Amino acid sequence: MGEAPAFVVDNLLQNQDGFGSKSKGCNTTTTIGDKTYVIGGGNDESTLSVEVQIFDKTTGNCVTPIVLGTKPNTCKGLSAVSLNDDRILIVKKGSTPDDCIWFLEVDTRFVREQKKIQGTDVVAWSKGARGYAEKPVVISGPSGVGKGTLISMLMKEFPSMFGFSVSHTTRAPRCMEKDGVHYHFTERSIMEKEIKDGKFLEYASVHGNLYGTSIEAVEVVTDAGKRCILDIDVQGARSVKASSLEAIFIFICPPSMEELEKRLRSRGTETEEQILKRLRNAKTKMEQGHSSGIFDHILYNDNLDECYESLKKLLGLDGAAAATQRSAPQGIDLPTDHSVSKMDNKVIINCGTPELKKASKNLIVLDVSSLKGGAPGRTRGLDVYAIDSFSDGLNGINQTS
Ligand SMILES: Nc1ncnc2c1ncn2[C@@H]1O[C@H](COP(=O)(O)OP(=O)(O)OP(=O)(O)O)[C@@H](O)[C@H]1O
Ligand SMILES: Nc1nc2c(ncn2[C@@H]2O[C@H](COP(=O)(O)O)[C@@H](O)[C@H]2O)c(=O)[nH]1
Repeated sequence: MGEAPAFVVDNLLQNQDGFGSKSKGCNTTTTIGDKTYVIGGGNDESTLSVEVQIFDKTTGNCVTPIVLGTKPNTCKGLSAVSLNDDRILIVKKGSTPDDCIWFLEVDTRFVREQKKIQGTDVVAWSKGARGYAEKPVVISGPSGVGKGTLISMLMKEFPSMFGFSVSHTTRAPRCMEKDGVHYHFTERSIMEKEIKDGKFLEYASVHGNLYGTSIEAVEVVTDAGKRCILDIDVQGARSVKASSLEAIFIFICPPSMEELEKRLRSRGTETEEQILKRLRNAKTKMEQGHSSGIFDHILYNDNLDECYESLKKLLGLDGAAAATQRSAPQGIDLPTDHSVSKMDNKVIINCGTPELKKASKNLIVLDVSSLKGGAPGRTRGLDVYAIDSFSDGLNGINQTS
């Protein structure tokens, strides 16, 4: 904590543009209620590291908050505009199309919960993404029931449609397993630190090892325009159900405990001790699967092909739609020189040097009326289109930075 830097006070006094944001030098300041968020900070003359400080008008102090989520990389400058008084939309200058729109959440539900947990000021970053993602598919069931087998079949038949969420685990790799493909194999101390840093959507201790789904594991699949599949245990499914991620939850049952044991033994990947532990855990998992209220669908994996057909059917893959090819949503191509303003639920990015302003389609509109998700994952649902300021009569828009 400390006194407010002179430029913050200066900006507070000058801040009368109606949008609550100002740029000065390498920083942008955005005022929401009694707090002014100072975002940015000079690295050198050409790049900017994206740091956050909060000036509290009521105390006259500046605090450095706990910053959650993945922080934006350095950039050549940024513009900011406050949305709904709970988050700040940041447009990075000189960034790649998939990396130019970010959100700093300052008072969303997630941030308010984190403030209670941490007992101090918290803000959280979230990268903006165009369009919506199809609901991820969470698949759970006892060890050896055939979850991995069914997921492999789905990924093989629909490679452009599905992507696997690569979990982290502290268990040792099996002989055919590759790091980064089947799991991110990791040390317990490293994983515990990353869990503490808020990098995981869920985690659980399963059969004596730590397993977890990082936020990034789900987001990279979705960013690629694919539907994410998670193979996680029932505790993990419960955590995902309680999170902001809207998913479909499927529980896979074996035809009998005897058959489950046969499959586990014939897979030959566990020691006798591990097999017995997994079988003991299977009984509890079966009860939870049926009674927890987490799962939308229960499938019996007796005959593999029949179970696979049922899985495809409930994912809507039994008709013509199954043949549809997916492509990743495109980023937004912005010139380095631009300014940002806001009108209702639309953020207007003016891409205009005076010459460019004369050309058509010199404004990019970000429609932020239907945002979904948010920190600690992506903020999705951005609708982006270009318009011509002259023909659309938007010449009088106020500029904020
Ligand atoms: N319907 C089925 N009939 C017979 N064998 C099956 C069937 N489904 C899967 N199997 C076999 O059962 C074994 C366990 O399957 P799989 O590894 O997919 O289980 P899993 O649920 O992913 O287990 P874990 O949770 O331990 O990773 C494999 O050898 C697989 O080939
Ligand atoms: N809660 C989570 N459970 C997970 C995750 N990844 C896998 N799993 C579950 O662990 C068991 C054992 O897996 P195995 O590869 O050692 O056989 C199985 O039930 C998986 O579903 C995770 O990220 N989170």
